[in-house]
Amino acid sequence: MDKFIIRGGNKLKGEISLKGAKNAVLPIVAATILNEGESIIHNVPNIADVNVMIDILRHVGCYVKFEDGTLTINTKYMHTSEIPESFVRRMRSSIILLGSMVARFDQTKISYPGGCEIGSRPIDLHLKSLSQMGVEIQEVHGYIRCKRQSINSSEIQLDFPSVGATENIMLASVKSRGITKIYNAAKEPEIVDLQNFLNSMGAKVKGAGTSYIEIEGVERLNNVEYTIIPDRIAIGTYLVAAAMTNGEIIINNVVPEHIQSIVSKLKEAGCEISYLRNSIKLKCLGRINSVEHIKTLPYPGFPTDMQAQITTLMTIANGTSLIEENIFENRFKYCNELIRMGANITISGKTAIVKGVKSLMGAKVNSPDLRGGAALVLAALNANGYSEVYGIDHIDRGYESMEKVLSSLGADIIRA
Ligand SMILES: CC(=O)N[C@H]1[C@@H](OP(=O)(O)OP(=O)(O)OC[C@H]2O[C@@H](n3ccc(=O)[nH]c3=O)[C@H](O)[C@@H]2O)O[C@H](CO)[C@@H](O)[C@@H]1O
Ligand SMILES: C=C(OP(=O)(O)O)C(=O)O
Repeated sequence: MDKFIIRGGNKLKGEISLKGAKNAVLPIVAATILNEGESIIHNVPNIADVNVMIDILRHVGCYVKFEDGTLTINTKYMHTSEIPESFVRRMRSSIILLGSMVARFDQTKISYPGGCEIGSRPIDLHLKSLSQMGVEIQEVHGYIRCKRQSINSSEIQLDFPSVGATENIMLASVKSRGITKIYNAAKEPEIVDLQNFLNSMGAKVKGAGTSYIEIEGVERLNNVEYTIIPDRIAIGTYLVAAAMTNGEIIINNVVPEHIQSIVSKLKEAGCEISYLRNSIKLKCLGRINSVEHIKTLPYPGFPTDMQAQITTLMTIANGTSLIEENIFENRFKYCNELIRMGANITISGKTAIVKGVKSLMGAKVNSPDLRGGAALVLAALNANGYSEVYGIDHIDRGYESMEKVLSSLGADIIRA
């Protein structure tokens, strides 16, 4: 297994451009199943999760080419709607195929995803919603079998604005006969991107970005060419990387609105931030200030996917910060590794109490999950001496060549 070897202390400096959002591209690739034709998708990151999605599509008979950030997919000759367990084990979010498989074949069989490193992650809201849309669901031997009995209008009230459930309902309903209404829908930018992609294919979806989404079914969808939105979490991660080293960086191609909650906390921490057209510049001189209280919430609140990175920044702040995780129950595992690097963190229920120290120390640490792993790399950039970050397959799920991006900014990091 690969690891990163990092010598901390270099100030990050320079300009980077990143690829599109993992959490936008995954449901959009699932949506390509719907048009029974060709989709060309630009700005796609070359990350492990995208490659699992490609393997799944090839397994079910699709043509897929992935070159220079562009995915070309033809789903005309798909021959099965079954997704074996091995794929779902490699990527939990393959559950996002449920909706589009049902829309295309009126049935599907997908392995039950189960929990993962960050929590139990049930899919009850996905299944309840599909069942309200006339899909009969059986859970047998670790698999979920779905069979659509009717494709008429339906109204769904989500008990929680689940991102994945909102996407699965949108995907399942674009070709229904009638109107599907989603109340208390997730409002994340990736939901808006899915709506825009579906509408570019000829679907009739409106309301994404608000808590009410309406989908009017259409009979046919057309070929499509589309560009994925920037990855607000990858952008936030590299902004924190610069802040960890008192650096100065510019990141191109950002949507300021999408990163508002992240930027506001970085400003509270004392970072100077400015925008020039669609680029963001962060400069961080002197010691970081602590931020009294950060709590993760559904969008537009502070994203859970940035919790580990901002907590890591707070480990070197002047003062004490409280970070409250409200979305996933097991997202502080990386804190034990940070403590090995000299951080002063106490976990109390769903809150991390972080007392800032002057600097961290290099150590051998293990990535417990995707963002926790990224956080350990951020810590190592600040730390005195060498760190070895293991388990970087987690990091590769969501960051394209993290070591190359950081090296281009002056970090001392190698993959070994
Ligand atoms: C591929 C992708 O887009 N992943 C993102 C997506 O995950 P995902 O779509 O899995 O996240 P959800 O919004 O569904 O989950 C939020 C909360 O709802 C709970 N829940 C969800 C569904 C359900 O049927 N029952 C239930 O109880 C979850 O356990 C969790 O506590 O949104 C999360 C929240 O912004 C992000 O952290 C993930 O990066
Ligand atoms: C939790 C995440 O992703 P996933 O839902 O794919 O596990 C993430 O991107 O931080």
